[in-house]
Amino acid sequence: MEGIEERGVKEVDYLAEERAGAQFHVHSMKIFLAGGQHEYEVSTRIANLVANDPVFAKEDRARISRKELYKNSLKKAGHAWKIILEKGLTEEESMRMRAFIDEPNYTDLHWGMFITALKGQATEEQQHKWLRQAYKLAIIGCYAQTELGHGSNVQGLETTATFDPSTDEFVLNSPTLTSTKWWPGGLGKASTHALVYARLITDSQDYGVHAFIAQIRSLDDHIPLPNVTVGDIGVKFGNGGYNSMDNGLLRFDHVRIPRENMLMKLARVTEQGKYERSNKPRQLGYGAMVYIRQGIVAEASVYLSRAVTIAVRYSAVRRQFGGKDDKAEVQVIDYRTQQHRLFPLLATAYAYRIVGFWMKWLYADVTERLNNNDFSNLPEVHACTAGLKSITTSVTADGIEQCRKLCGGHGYLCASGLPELYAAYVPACTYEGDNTILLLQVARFLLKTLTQVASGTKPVGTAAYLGNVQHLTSVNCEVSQGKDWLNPSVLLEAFEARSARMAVACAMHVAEAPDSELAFEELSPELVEAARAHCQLIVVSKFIEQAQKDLPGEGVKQQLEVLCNLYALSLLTTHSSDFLATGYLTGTQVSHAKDQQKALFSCVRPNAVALVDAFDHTDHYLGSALGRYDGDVYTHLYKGAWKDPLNESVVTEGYHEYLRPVLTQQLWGPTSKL
Ligand SMILES: CCCCCCCCCC/C=C\CCCCC/C=C/C(=O)SCCNC(=O)CCNC(=O)[C@H](O)C(C)(C)COP(=O)(O)OP(=O)(O)OC[C@H]1O[C@@H](n2cnc3c(N)ncnc32)[C@H](O)[C@@H]1OP(=O)(O)O
Ligand SMILES: Cc1cc2nc3c(=O)[nH]c(=O)nc-3n(C[C@H](O)[C@H](O)[C@H](O)COP(=O)(O)OP(=O)(O)OC[C@H]3O[C@@H](n4cnc5c(N)ncnc54)[C@H](O)[C@@H]3O)c2cc1C
Repeated sequence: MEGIEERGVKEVDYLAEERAGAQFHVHSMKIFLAGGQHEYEVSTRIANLVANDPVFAKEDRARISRKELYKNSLKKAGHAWKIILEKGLTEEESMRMRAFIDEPNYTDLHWGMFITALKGQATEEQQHKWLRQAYKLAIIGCYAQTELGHGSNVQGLETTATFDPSTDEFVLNSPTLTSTKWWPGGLGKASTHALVYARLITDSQDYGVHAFIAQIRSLDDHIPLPNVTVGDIGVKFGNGGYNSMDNGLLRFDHVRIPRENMLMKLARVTEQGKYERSNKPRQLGYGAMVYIRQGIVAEASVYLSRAVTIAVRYSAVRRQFGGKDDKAEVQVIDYRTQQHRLFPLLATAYAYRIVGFWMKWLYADVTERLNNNDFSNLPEVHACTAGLKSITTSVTADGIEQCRKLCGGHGYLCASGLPELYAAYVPACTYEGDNTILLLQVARFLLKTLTQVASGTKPVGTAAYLGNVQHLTSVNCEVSQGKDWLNPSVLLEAFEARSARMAVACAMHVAEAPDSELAFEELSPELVEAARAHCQLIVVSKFIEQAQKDLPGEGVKQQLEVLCNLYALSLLTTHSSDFLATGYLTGTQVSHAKDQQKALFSCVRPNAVALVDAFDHTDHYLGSALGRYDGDVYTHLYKGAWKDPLNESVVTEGYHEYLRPVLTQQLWGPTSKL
């Protein structure tokens, strides 16, 4: 329904036939996926701005050295800041620009965590002092929490901040090798300041981990301050990827900072060294992590949809087998196995877009509540952000790798864009909380909620279904044919029943054990699965909610319904053992789900290319010869190969030293260099 001319490309469109077959209004879907007309316009404008600026080119990223990559990332960050100031970009526009530049750098941590933590944990006076500087980038901050010895166990951190009343200062110290700060992004080379999480000691008493601001580099010449040891931790996984970030190490040797550098909104130390807590929950000290986790959830769909766009377009262009009697060979997208691996990921990218919108709403809602001193839904928000961060990043990382395999051999080339995408994305399964640790947090929340339900408290929000636990643990599924699975309330009840039953089984086990902590540990694999089931239910329920709403644009609602059903049924068939083991479904009902899932593949097939077009990724952003909008894959793979530095000379460097002696059988002769 949409002409390629709109993209300014007239010469060739190998995917034109695919696009012509779409059964919905692609432009309306684009607006829906962008989050609205305004968001769509901002995204389009900023995507083009980035794509047309040579400083933001990214073709060579997988080929250049780490040093060059890092220096380039500094150049890009500086250039982006210049544009933000010169054009007076809004926060929304700046965030879009960050996304389209598509290269992690120190500003992510500065804006995402340093400033967020200051806003959440600094007093007004402290905010006045530090935020003014930080907003101008007159200081660059990082978030220095993780240490060489501890990351997940935040309460186990070893760096100390000991108060000295004689000088009204804290003394920051790294007492052991394992207390070395290790991993903070932006710390290695860029930051001038660090938000340091350290054990607060005053009057010989340890009050646990608190946040302190420490200047680590000179504002004149960027040289580390005395008694501060700081540097980069080294090359990370993959070419390009997260290597544009200077994840750093940091040690303090009795470094003194003013008492006022402790962030004092949640707790303070007086001049006399007295420790005083505010009446706010100490967990607010974890607020920056909650903020980034929700941001990561909102971003998951972007990454997954990029991989899926590449794999769908390429699968429509690529042909293998068949082709007898003058017929073209079969497009690989028409193979059922390809559809079975690819279309659920397409549906997942849509599901995560919808849950990402909801997550933003949830975060805005909790922020407003916290501002009004209402802390009641903090545990639920923590469980949602932690759990959804965990499942969306794991599925997205695995999904990118699956898309690479779906592109066969060419997917393994950096020219496909997929290896780099995977390398850049996969640390999301670890940073901001290891995904298993985060699911265990959700499991604790579920057990607590069930205990509260047993004592008559009504659960709210995403846990509300647990208030219906008696029904959900006794009801039988009524599906008797494939089509029954298309009923949203049937799907919803299946996911609620599965999640409630898994949580209840764990809760009973733990409650009956003499030592509940030991039982929790023994049962942790099952608890992780129960938590996953709960999080999948959240996504399914948000997708169903959205698919039931009326939306502008011919066929848009119908496509969302198809994708919603496909998403839910793909989860159900993949995790059928849960549904069967909890006794909610029979084997026959699972078979019906599989049949229905297959029927849905046929509904997706004619729309697949248009459904990925609707994500509206520019060719610059995709950075993929396989995922190009025009489908001109082979020309660009071929041209790209000739740009490789190895092809700069016809006869390779090293020929005379190392190849010729082999070929001329002179390996052991007097002139051999080997
Ligand atoms: C040009 C413009 C640019 C603009 C840029 C903007 C960028 C924005 C978007 C950026 C997006 C992506 C960028 C990604 C960058 C990522 C960089 C990575 C950073 C990091 O990794 S920072 C370090 C993260 N570390 C962790 O996540 C550690 C994980 N561990 C923990 O969170 C905890 O310690 C724990 C959850 C494992 C808890 O362990 P425990 O020992 O039990 O802890 P306690 O402290 O005792 O707490 C227990 C009770 O507290 C509750 N709890 C725990 N966490 C939270 C929370 N976050 N919120 C609320 N409540 C919480 C827990 O439930 C317990 O409650 P209970 O006592 O049971 O009631
Ligand atoms: C690219 C990247 C960027 C980062 N940026 C920052 C940053 O800016 N600032 C910062 O402070 N940190 C940062 N980090 C650190 C990150 O937050 C931690 O690595 C993360 O929280 C995981 O902690 P860990 O490394 O201690 O893992 P560990 O906890 O040591 O995990 C190792 C394994 O043990 C398992 N495990 C651990 N405890 C338990 C348990 N109780 N029960 C069951 N299994 C368990 C985990 O599941 C995992 O499989 C970054 C990390 C990466 C990779």
